[in-house]
Amino acid sequence: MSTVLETSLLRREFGGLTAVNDVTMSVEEGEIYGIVGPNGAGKTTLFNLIAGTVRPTSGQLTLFGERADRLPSYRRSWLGLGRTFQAAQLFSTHTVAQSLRTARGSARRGIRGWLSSHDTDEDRRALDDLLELTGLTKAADSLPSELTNVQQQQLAIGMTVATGARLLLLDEPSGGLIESEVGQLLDFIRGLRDRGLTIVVIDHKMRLMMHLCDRIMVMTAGEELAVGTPHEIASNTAVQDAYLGRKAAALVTSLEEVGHVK
Ligand SMILES: Nc1ncnc2c1ncn2[C@@H]1O[C@H](COP(=O)(O)OP(=O)(O)OP(=O)(O)O)[C@@H](O)[C@H]1O
Repeated sequence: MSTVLETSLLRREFGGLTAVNDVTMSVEEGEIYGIVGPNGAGKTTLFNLIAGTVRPTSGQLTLFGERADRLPSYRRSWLGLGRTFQAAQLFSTHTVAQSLRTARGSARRGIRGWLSSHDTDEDRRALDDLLELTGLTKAADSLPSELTNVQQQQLAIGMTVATGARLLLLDEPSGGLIESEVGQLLDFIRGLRDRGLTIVVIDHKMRLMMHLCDRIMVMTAGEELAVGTPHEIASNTAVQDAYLGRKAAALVTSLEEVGHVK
């Protein structure tokens, strides 16, 4: 197993505010790594630093063993980094299959990618694989507007994988999902990991995070408060104090649930 993402003393200041304060973390291949913390903790800024949309004030970032903190976003994509957002970004006039084909084609061959008449057998096999990975084989001819919210997230993530991403940054994937869809999302993300993808996920739904992640980093005020397995996080008094101080009953409930489950 190799390390696919490493940060060392990664820091970002905005004026007098330190949004990310010397964060050192590492994510192993095939891991589901969660980042949680209260509003303003610096989670999104950390994602932006990893994705390259925000420049670090200081510190280092390594992606797939390559120094990446000075690389533009598109070069990080070439290395295998992909990102999705809470509001799934989809082509409204493309079916599921066309969207996946376009995403794959854009990374491989430019605009010609969407022309099915040019598809080789390998292209067709790759599309079938992507449809299967996305869990949308039966919805291949549906437009995004005909999909459920969780299916739209699956498609957005599938399109990122289609571009060649092997490390996925998922930003609040459960946003906008109804409760019954959250379990489907959990199974879907686990399925991606089972296919060898590495996932770093931010989400406010603590129950989901505690059941989904192999390790979780808790951030407060730009800093790492704790990192560990859900069990370790559940029993960490600094985490409990920080969250209790903020009356985040949802986390405490989730921690207790995980304690009961295992
Ligand atoms: N472009 C910016 N300019 C100035 N301040 C910023 C900028 N981006 C983020 N911040 C500040 O940095 C801090 C961390 O914000 P960030 O969005 O990273 O937190 P977060 O943990 O993702 O919060 P949330 O859960 O609400 O999304 C906040 O105080 C925020 O106001």
